Amino acid sequence: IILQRGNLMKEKNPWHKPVTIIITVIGVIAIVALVTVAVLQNRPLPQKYKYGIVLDAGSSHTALYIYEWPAEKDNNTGRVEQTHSCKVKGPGISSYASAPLKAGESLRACMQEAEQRVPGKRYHETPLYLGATAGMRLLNMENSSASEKVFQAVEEALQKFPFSYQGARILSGQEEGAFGWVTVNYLDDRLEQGLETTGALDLGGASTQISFVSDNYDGSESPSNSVTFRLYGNDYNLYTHSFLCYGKDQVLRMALAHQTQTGPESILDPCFHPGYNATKNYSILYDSPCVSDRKPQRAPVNFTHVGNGNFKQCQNVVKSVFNFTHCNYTHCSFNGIFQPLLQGPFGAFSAYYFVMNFLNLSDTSIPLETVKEKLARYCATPWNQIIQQHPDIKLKYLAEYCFSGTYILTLLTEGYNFTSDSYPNIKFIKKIKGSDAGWTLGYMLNLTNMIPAEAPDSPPLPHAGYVSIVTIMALLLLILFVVSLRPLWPRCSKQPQII
Ligand SMILES: Nc1ncnc2c1ncn2[C@@H]1O[C@H](COP(=O)(O)OP(=O)(O)O)[C@@H](O)[C@H]1O
Ligand SMILES: [Ca+2]
Repeated sequence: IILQRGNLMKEKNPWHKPVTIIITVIGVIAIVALVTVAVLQNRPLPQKYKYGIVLDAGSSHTALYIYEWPAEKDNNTGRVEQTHSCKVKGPGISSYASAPLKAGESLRACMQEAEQRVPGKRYHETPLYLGATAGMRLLNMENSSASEKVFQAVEEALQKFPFSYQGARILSGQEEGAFGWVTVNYLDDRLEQGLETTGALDLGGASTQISFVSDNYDGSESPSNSVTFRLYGNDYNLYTHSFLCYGKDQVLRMALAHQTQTGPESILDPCFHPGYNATKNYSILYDSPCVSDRKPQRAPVNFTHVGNGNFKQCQNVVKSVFNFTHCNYTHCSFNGIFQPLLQGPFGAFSAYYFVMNFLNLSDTSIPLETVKEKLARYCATPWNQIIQQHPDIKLKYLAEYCFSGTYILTLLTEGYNFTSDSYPNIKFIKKIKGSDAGWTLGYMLNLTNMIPAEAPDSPPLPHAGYVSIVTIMALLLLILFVVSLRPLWPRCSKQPQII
C-alpha cells in the first residue's frame, strides 16, 4: 500500500513532467533574455566626442577656445562645453598691420596646443573658425589693404594645421552682441527650456555690446538693432547694439583726447592715481579712428600724464565721451541710439568682469552708492601704494582700473540707464559651467547648426525609467506565467490519500 501510495504521489507531481519543465525553462530564459536585450540595446553608447575650435581675435589679444560635445547628440541640448582655452602671446592681430606675417606666426603656439588637445582621428572633422572684432573693424576703416594682408597671413597660418578650416572674418557688431547673448543663455540652459532669457553685456577694448529681450521691442522701432532667432521652437526678438569706440581702451583715448584738446605739455587726470606720472606720445594717442579727427594741431611730441585720483571729476571726464543731446526714438541710450526699456537679469562679462573683480566690486548686492564710495576711495589711493599692494599685476592694467571702473559705472548708469534699483539685476561673470562667457560659443553653435529651430523629439522616458518599466513588466509576466500553471501545482499540503 505504501508503495502504491508512493507511486501515486510521483504520478501526481506535474512539475516533474518533462513538458512542464521545458516550458518553465523556456519561459524563464525568454524573460531573462528580454530584460537583458532591453537593457543592453538601450544602454547609452560609450561617449565619443566631437570638437570645434574658435579663435577670438579681439582688439587687445587673441584667444583660442576648444569646444567638445558628445558625438551622438549633436542636436541635443546644452551639451557643448569648453574644454580648453589658450591665450595667444602678444597683442591683437590688428596691431600687426605693419608686419602681417607676424600676426599669423603669433597664433602658432596655441594652434599646436590645439593639436595636442584634439584626438588625431578627429582633426579633419573639427571645424576651425577665426572671428575678429572691433580692433579689425577699426583697422579696416583706417586701412583696408592692411587689414586684408593681416587676414591673408592669418589664413595661411591656420590652413597649415590639419583641422577643417572654415575661414577668418570680421564679425559685425550685431553678430558679436547676439552671439554673446546666445552663449550666455545656452550655457544657462534657458533656450531649450524656453525660460526668461538673460541679457548680455560685453565690454571689450575697442567696442562694447548690449543685447536683451524686451517686451516693448518687436524690432519695428530701429530695425537695425533687431536680431531674430527661432531656437528649440521658441521665437526671440533680440535688441542688440554694439558701440564702436566704446571699448575701455578706446574710451580712454577719447577721455585723454578730451583733456588734451589744446595740445598741452602736461595734464592732471582725475582718473589716474595721485603720484602717477608718465610721458605719453601724442601721435600714438591719436592713432585711432576713434580720436584721429581731434588731434590738436601744433601739439608737442609728448605730454606728461599726471594723476590726481578724483572719482567725481573722473566721472565728469568720462561723461564727456557720451552724447545725450538728441534722440529720435521713444528711448535712447546715448549718441542718439535707440534702446528699449531694460528688462530681466543681465550677465556682464569680458572686461566688465576683469575690472569689477579686480576692484572687489563684482558683488552687485552691494548698493550702487557704496560701490561708488569704494571706487572713489580706490581712485584716491596713491599710485606707489597701489603698486606695492599688487606687485604681480601688469602695470598697464593696474594704472587703468580706476578709470575703467569709473567708465563701467558711468556706461551702465548714464549710458544704458541702469538705476540703483536695477543694478542688482547685473551679474559680473567670467564663466558659466566651465565655459567662458563671450561670443565664440554662440558663433560656433550657429555656424554648425547645433541649435535646432524646433524642439527636438526626445524619447518619452529616460533610460533608467525605461529599464525599470521593462524589468517590472517582465517580473509581472513571470508571476502571471507561474500563476497560470496553477492547475498543475503539486498539492503538497494535502494529506496523502490512503486507499
Ligand atoms: N586681467 C585684465 N584686467 C583688466 N583688463 C583686462 C584684463 N584682461 C583683459 N583685459 C581687457 O579686456 C579687454 C578685452 O577686449 P578685446 O576682446 O581684446 O577687444 P574687443 O572685444 O573690443 O575686440 C581689453 O580692454 C583688455 O585690455
Ligand atoms: Ca572681445
